[in-house]
Amino acid sequence: MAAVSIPPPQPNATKYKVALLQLPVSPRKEENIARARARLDAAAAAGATLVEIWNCPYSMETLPSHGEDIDGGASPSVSMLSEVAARRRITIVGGSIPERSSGRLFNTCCVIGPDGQIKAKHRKLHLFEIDIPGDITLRESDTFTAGQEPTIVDTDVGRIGIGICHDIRFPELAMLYRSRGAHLICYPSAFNMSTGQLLWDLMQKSRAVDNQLFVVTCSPARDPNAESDYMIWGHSSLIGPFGEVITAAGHEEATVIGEIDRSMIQTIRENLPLEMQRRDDLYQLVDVRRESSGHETCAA
Ligand SMILES: NC(=O)CCC(=O)C(=O)O
Repeated sequence: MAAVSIPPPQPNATKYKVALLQLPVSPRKEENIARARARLDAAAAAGATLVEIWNCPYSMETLPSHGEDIDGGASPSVSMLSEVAARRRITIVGGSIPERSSGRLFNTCCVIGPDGQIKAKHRKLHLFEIDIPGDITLRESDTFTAGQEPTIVDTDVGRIGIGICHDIRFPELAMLYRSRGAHLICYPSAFNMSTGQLLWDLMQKSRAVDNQLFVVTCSPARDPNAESDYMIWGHSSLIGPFGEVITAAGHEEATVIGEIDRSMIQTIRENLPLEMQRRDDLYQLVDVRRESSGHETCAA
């Protein structure tokens, strides 16, 4: 049976500002946390009610030593995010950080509500494996364990789906979030120079256009002097439901702020009623977890 769309809750405001913090990251965690706190404060002061960040260097060599025990309350990164979210009364998509849990390491994004509480925790579902001889070879599964659940969360600004980086390549996940009523999918990401130039823009727009919703991506800033051979692509962006770029960063440090007008989704879906044109008699999306739980699954 195909997944039936779940109508989302309707928050009071149709429009809100989202800030993307494309931050430099160094191996010194305290420095990253202090910088992120300052930039989060500035974004909130500029009126953003949803802020997405990246706060950790992406390197298989150093990620394990940055691991934090989120469930055990030993996470300086999440403590800082909670403190700022509560003080500023904003929602923060705070990803991603290496999470230590039961002797394993996950690539995890926490969504923090304006009360400072963790509303959802997404563990990257699709681990990045790539081998292009002479260019890039990387096996995330040597370091990380994959998550097991899609993550959809009701926040003050509406229902949001979460993916991390390589998760963006899997259209089924985005379709599933749309069918569960998300108006926005957030992908904290660290794309690289090898795949970023050709595909980064294309994939964000594809996920937005296929599902007629907003897509936000947030990357670290590129460090041209980094010793790691994984060079960050950057270009954090906010894409609208018609594939339009609402705002986008370059590759350097930046805070970019754009407006999400949720009413645009309805307009686009009325203008171009893809949902009604879908050929359920020929193909269908199966939301495995939702069907086996027998009810709506939303992490709010
Ligand atoms: N760290 C990642 O998941 C990178 C994904 C990526 O670059 C891709 O091409 O996919």
